Amino acid sequence: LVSNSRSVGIIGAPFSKGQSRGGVERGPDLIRAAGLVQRLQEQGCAVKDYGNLSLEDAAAEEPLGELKSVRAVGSANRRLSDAVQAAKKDGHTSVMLGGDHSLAIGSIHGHTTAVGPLSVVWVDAHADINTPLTTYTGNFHGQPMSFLLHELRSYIPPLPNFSWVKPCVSARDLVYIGLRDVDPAEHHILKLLGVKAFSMSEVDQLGVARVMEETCDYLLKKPIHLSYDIDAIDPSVTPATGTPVTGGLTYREGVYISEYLCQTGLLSGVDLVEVNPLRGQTEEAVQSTVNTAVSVLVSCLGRVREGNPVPADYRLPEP
Ligand SMILES: N[C@@H](CSCCS(N)(=O)=O)C(=O)O
Ligand SMILES: [Mn+2]
Ligand SMILES: [Mn+2]
Ligand SMILES: [Mn+2]
Repeated sequence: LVSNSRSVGIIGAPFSKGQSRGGVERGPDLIRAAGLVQRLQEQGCAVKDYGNLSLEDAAAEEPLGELKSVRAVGSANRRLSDAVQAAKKDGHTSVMLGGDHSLAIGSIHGHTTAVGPLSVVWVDAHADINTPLTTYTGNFHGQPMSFLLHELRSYIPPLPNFSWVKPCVSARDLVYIGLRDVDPAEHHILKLLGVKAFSMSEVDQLGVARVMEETCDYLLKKPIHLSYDIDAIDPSVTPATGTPVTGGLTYREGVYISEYLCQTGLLSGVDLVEVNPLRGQTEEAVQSTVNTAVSVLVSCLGRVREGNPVPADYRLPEP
């Protein structure tokens, strides 16, 4: 009987100051309450839940120019980086539950510190690659990738509580899937750096299976960090999120991406971010969003839709 040998470390990151809508800090506990740990254990994973980090104890702070909550974002991500590093050194596939997408700074930084250079697959309606000088909102959830890329190092000004951040991803090792709301400055950066991106046009043109084949043919054989923004999936399925954009991935496409990356055997860390219950109009809308987040995650860790073997002996007892 095949058993799932995956060991999973869950890190709750209840943090919302990378953007301006309260509620996204409730994501970790909502995803747990929907049964993530139990589902992973049922499919044979060994699960260590590290609990929720304490990330929002800082006092309110004045914007730094346009930039909002700079010190809070820097401090939260430093703690997250340490936590992800520890979970990886414990031998787990890290699963970071957000919280907003600014948390990818700490998650990817800590993952890289623990295991070395990574491939990054960024599933999102947005590129999240504004720099502190190109952002028009001042929200750090639209900027994380700019702090992580070696090639953008000279575009990032020194910021309070950010001196610990060392760029750790090469543009060549990054692939986007699901883009459909990219700012002009972000588009310029993607072209300048030659970043591989499958927008929703390519998903429509090629189909998700071909997108995943081309993604994995393109990526070199490094451990993969999957940073999954729930807003990549269509708002008809996952409306409870801060920046919904019509024309997203179907539920099936969203799950297929996880299944495909899981079967590469290279998936080493996952972020699931931007679930915000206060953005759902109804309880059903919130539950649809949260349940989809759970489905995406369990598919990253071995669940397949054809059915999963459970180590058990169904033979009749000896007469
Ligand atoms: N590009 C916009 C929106 S970014 C949306 C962030 S997320 N993490 O994808 O929801 C900005 O920079 O604020
Ligand atoms: Mn452990
Ligand atoms: Mn997004
Ligand atoms: Mn995002």
